[in-house]
Amino acid sequence: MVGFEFTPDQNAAIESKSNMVITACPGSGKTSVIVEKIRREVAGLQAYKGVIGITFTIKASKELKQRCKQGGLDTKSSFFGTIDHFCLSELIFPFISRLYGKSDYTVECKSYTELDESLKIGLPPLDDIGHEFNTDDYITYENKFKLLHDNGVVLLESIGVIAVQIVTDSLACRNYILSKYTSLYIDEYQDSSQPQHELFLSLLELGLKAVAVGDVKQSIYAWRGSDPQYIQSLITKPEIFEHHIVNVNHRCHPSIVNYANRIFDSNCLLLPTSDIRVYQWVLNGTQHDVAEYLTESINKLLADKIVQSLSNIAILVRNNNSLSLLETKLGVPNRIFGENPLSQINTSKTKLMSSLLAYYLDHKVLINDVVEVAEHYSSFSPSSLKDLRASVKSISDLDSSTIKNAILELTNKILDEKVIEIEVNALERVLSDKNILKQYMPENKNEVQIMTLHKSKGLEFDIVFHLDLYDWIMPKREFISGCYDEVFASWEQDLNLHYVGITRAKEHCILVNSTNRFNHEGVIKQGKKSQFMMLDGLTGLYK
Ligand SMILES: Nc1ncnc2c1ncn2[C@@H]1O[C@H](COP(=O)(O)OP(=O)(O)OP(=O)(O)O)[C@@H](O)[C@H]1O
Repeated sequence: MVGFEFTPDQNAAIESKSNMVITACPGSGKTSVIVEKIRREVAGLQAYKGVIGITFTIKASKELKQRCKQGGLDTKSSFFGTIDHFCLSELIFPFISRLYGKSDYTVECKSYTELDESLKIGLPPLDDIGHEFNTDDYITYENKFKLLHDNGVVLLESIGVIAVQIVTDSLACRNYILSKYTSLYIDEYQDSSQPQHELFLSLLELGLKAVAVGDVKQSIYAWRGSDPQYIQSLITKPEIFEHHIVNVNHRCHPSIVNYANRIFDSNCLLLPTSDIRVYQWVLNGTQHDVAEYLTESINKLLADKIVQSLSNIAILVRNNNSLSLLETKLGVPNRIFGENPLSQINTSKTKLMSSLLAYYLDHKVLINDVVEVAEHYSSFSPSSLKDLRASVKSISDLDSSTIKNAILELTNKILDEKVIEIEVNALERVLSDKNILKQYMPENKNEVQIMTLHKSKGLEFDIVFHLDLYDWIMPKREFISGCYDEVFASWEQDLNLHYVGITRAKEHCILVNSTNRFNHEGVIKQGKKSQFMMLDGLTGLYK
């Protein structure tokens, strides 16, 4: 079925029926392993049973679901989705009333930024980084969560802690989960937050088989409450979790694997290869000159047939500022996956608007994808679901001049709440910017893909240009007045991000620095080489 032979390590992880933690390097086929495990498991289940498959993004969950269903396999009552989606649709919406009683309103999920100011009173400033809830906070905020529920709101930032509480307190919930699911699979466990980790342990205690998959070296979201210590803590409990290591990288050329491994360990063993496909470029000039140089190089790569299409090339950058520097000077067709005004506002309404727009512009996006987003924020009866599908379908043939109003009306109707001015403005800005609109359209083979390193996680390209390898930028350095020592803000997380970037490349990886750089205020500074380009153990591993 898979078209290749599983390695002995992969087979061991697939065949064992124990609880386990699988640590897997990039491109090691961890998705293939999870898929095979799930397929074998669901084949033996009755129709009303299934497994829980949790992924980090909606895109990853679609891929997991599709791969599990390949060849017409019935995945029965399995759930595939993000952790928030699981908590809301399987735990919170059905069982929150067991904790807080019935609400007079239809309960919806809203982020802190969406709350009326009066409802924010008594909550920490959750829009600031560093104020994530953990399960110990539940007691302190229980009355507040109940008050919000009385007003028809489940706070997005509290989903994890409330979900854990529901599993602890509600026998009905526990019975439901046990009767429906046999196992829990969580991918990208290194990016788990504390409540997600606690939920994993609670469901294990309840009697589900638990499988966690991740890679400590790909932990890149510590700044928003994720922590690799949780996957580490599973590894240190061999009596509960078998530890399987899947570490053959099937994606990257051996010279790329060697370079990537050496950034963490200057003495690690190298794969045999004399063909070096990692390059360190120090170019003259600023990021604008880099963009012009890349234009020439990319045209040459195409002309020399080193790459078949532009979409197999990625340019990865550290931050959004670099995206705009490239945008002005890059002379090849491209698609920039930058911030977009709708995701910046990040409310239930803007998320629904985004998914409606994606449905309108990309024929691969299904009505069900929009419905899944709507179900994140509201629960629907079977008859209202039918209406919802029909309403979504109705926008597919609309003329572009009427799409804005159609999306606004539909969003109001589905979430039963008026779209406010900043949300309307965000939609208008997206619709009027052809570069942002491209983010919603199907892949175009004739466009180089440009994105931040964070957004590249889980993707792969034949050729990767990894930019922004400057001192001060990557790794980020703290400016401390009067101090001349190098003080790094988050060396480990930045190194992990560098690793994620390098390991996106299948064939060639080009690491780029330039002699000057614009800083965030547009002032030209000297562009010293990143400390990451000068790590011990790299000599001879790049050209
Ligand atoms: N044993 C194997 N032999 C050859 N190719 C394999 C093997 N296992 C997986 N692959 C291939 O390696 C590639 C990566 O597999 P997969 O997408 O499952 O990896 P992953 O570990 O989930 O990647 P990521 O780095 O995105 O997390 C796929 O093209 C897959 O077909």
